[in-house]
Amino acid sequence: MTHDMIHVSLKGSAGAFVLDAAFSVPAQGVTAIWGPSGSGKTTLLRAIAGLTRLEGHVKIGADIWQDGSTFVPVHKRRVGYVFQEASLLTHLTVRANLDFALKRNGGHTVDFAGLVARLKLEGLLKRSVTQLSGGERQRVALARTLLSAPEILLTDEPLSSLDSEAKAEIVPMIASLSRDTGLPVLYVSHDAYEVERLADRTLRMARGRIIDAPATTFDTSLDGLSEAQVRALAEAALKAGIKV
Ligand SMILES: Nc1ncnc2c1ncn2[C@@H]1O[C@H](COP(=O)(O)OP(=O)(O)OP(=O)(O)O)[C@@H](O)[C@H]1O
Repeated sequence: MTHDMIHVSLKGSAGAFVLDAAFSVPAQGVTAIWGPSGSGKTTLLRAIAGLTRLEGHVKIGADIWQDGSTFVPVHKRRVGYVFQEASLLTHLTVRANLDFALKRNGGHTVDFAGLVARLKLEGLLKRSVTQLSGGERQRVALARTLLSAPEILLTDEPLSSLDSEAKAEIVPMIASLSRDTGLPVLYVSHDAYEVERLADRTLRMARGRIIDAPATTFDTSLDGLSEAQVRALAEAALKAGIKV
């Protein structure tokens, strides 16, 4: 399975914004998608999940989610999605939130106890989700998503509303989760701290494009930017490094 790849090439517009993003990365480890506000990170992630329909292709290992003739609807993609704010079922306990996800995972076998231990949720199972801190809520959201047995985890700034203590606790959990279980993670962030600690490789986005994917040339990906902007981006990309 180590040769499996994620191939994405998506094009389209949302209002005046044009996304034209292509990349290929190994279907393992954490791939950070890093770029300034408004560069199109959320638009790209939503299109990969099938929440938004753009032209192009999305292949996750052997599975084709989208190509010229296929568009697998979002509910049929085995995708886990974690947003900035966890949308938990607030009238239920942590345990009930997790059970809810487990019962609807299509019969896939998942290690419930292992996941609860990994995300340090043992002491929280009986709590109402209204009594959780922001960090605890995100840990429950991660567990709930993982109980759906996804093939890939997409996270959109999942830690951005948390304080540095909560971040420092969750970052290693996500890194080890991906490493130990083989689950590939696409991790959208604009936070250098998180990207540096988490990412096995980094894709930088600017103006709707991936600017340092291995197969992308600077000539075609940076039109519309000034020379100074191109230089600044190239320098930042070098500093970010690609630890494949
Ligand atoms: N449905 C839409 N209609 C019009 N414009 C949109 C729509 N969705 C997104 N945009 C615009 O597309 C651009 C990219 O937005 P997107 O949320 O993908 O960026 P981002 O990199 O995730 O930013 P942030 O880090 O601030 O979340 C923005 O300029 C946004 O205003």
